[in-house]
Amino acid sequence: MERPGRLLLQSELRVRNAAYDVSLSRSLLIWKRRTSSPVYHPFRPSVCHSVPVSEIISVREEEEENGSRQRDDGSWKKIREREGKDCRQAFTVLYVERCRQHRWRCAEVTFTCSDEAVCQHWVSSIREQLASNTSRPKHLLVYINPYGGKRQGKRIYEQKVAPLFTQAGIATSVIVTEYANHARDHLKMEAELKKFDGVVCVGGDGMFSEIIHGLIWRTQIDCGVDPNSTEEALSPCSLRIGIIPAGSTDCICFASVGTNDPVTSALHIIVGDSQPLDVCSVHHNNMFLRYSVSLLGYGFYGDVLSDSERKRWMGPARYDFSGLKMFLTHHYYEGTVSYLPAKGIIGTPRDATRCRSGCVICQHNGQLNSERSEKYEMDEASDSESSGEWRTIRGKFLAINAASMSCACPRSPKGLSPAAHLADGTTDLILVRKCSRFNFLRHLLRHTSKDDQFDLTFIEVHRVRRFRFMPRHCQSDSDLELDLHENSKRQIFSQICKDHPACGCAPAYSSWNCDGEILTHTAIDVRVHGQLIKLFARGIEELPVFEDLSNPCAI
Ligand SMILES: CCCCCCCCCCCCC/C=C/[C@@H](O)[C@H](COP(=O)(O)O)NC(=O)CCCCC
Ligand SMILES: Nc1ncnc2c1ncn2[C@@H]1O[C@H](COP(=O)(O)OP(=O)(O)O)[C@@H](O)[C@H]1O
Ligand SMILES: [Ca+2]
Repeated sequence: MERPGRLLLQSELRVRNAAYDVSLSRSLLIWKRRTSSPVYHPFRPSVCHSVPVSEIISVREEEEENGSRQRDDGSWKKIREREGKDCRQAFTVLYVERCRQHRWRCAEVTFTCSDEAVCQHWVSSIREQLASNTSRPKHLLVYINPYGGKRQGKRIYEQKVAPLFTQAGIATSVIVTEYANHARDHLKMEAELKKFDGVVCVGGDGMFSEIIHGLIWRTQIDCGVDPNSTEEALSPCSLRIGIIPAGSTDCICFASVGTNDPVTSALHIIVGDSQPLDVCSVHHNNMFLRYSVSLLGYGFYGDVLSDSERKRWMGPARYDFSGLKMFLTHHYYEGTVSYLPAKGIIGTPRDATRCRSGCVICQHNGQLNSERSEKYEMDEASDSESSGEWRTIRGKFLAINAASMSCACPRSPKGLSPAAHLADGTTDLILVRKCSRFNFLRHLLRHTSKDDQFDLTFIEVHRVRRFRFMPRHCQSDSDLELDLHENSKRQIFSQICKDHPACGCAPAYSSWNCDGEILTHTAIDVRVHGQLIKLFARGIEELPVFEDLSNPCAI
């Protein structure tokens, strides 16, 4: 909690017929009940409230007309009778209130006073403070996917989000998409981005993916960077992106805010939060395929996605159905994974610490990465195989997952890689080697419990800056010869594989699940671009444990 700082305004005002000392500084609005007895009363409601000015949504004058007061939004409210006959002027402050499980709500408090000039002074002072905050957006470009999740995107935006934007004085230009990639192409080619302070998408991870593809591409073109290059450093996007969750998994929203609640996301946009985010570029044979910010998954998650796309009519439940089906199918895939470990950074995928609001690991590693990328531009060979830092793993895998953030979502509140960071310039490469169904189930179930999903012999996890995957059937002849030699050795000593008999029914390839979109190529080269984009979010807030002494109400 912040200290109040120099006071801008202090008055005695009334809240629901009780007298309060109200003060405003640049950082805090505080209202403290005047009490005749200094004796502590355990059953009396809280007597001191404080709200950071940065979390005030707006201030509204209540105008008097025929004994009642009319709000400046046109709705009527009887204040005079309720608040005492001598109180004639009133204003209402709307502010962020924290609820359970990282949810935010819009709360309000109405102050009344007998002097009109005092009331006016309060309203204009609060408005001045809000206007001086340059991080708040004034004009937003909004894309709604009416087709994602339970097809509620339009209703969610109109009923829950638009009224809050109006209250906060944010102007919007709204586009309801008419086809897949409508938002991406509009951002790439048409949108007048200079007019806006941010872009908002209403939908799931697929819709967010459309937005970043449009925005990153447009930024590179504007900055003269080749967006298809595997080696060039990409230019960061200046416009922030807001996510109003209305999809099936909503992992990107959940992992960066702590909940998938549209009102909470709208409030983070209004207060002008900013959270940098890593982005992976995915290439095949030097050809750009896609960007990814959450999960790049081959094997299990690729198969779940391919199977579920044919069952869109089921809505979000399609993932549960296909998840169960693919678990029972139990396919494994052969191939080679090579990766460049993230060196010199703080943190490992097995840490107990979590990426939270104001994360110091993201700050430290982000700084390190930007120094490195400057050096990299001077010495282009530093990331290359010739540096000898690459490591290679060949094998049979049930899943190969790269989690650039925790990938927490309502199905798995701690996520695929609980210690992954939003903005540390790395991705956690999780290799699930071929194992029994029972063991794979143990691993999956640990995504939903407190147990460590990596503490199993068939799992490896590495924090990396870059990785490549080559399915076995694309490998060179010399690699295949090596495999054949290894296989013949193994068959002598190991039991015959019961999962996939020699009939050849097992597929040789899976596909990649790239933030919920299917990739058409299996051999890929992935590179992390640290903090390439920014969200209207602040990372998951640490839950308060106890009131500390810096609480201004305790002073
Ligand atoms: C037997 C108990 C099994 C429990 C396993 C739970 C593990 C769930 C981890 C989910 C990670 C999700 C990572 C996010 C992926 C999304 O980007 C993607 C698309 O989202 P959207 O556009 O909103 O539809 N969602 C998926 O790929 C769904 C994976 C579900 C797997 C069961
Ligand atoms: N108007 C539209 N009609 C059909 N598909 C769309 C439309 N707008 C966006 N899409 C596509 O819908 C897909 C799913 O969107 P998303 O919002 O992620 O929902 P979900 O979470 O249910 O998958 C994305 O691939 C996106 O490109
Ligand atoms: Ca990361």
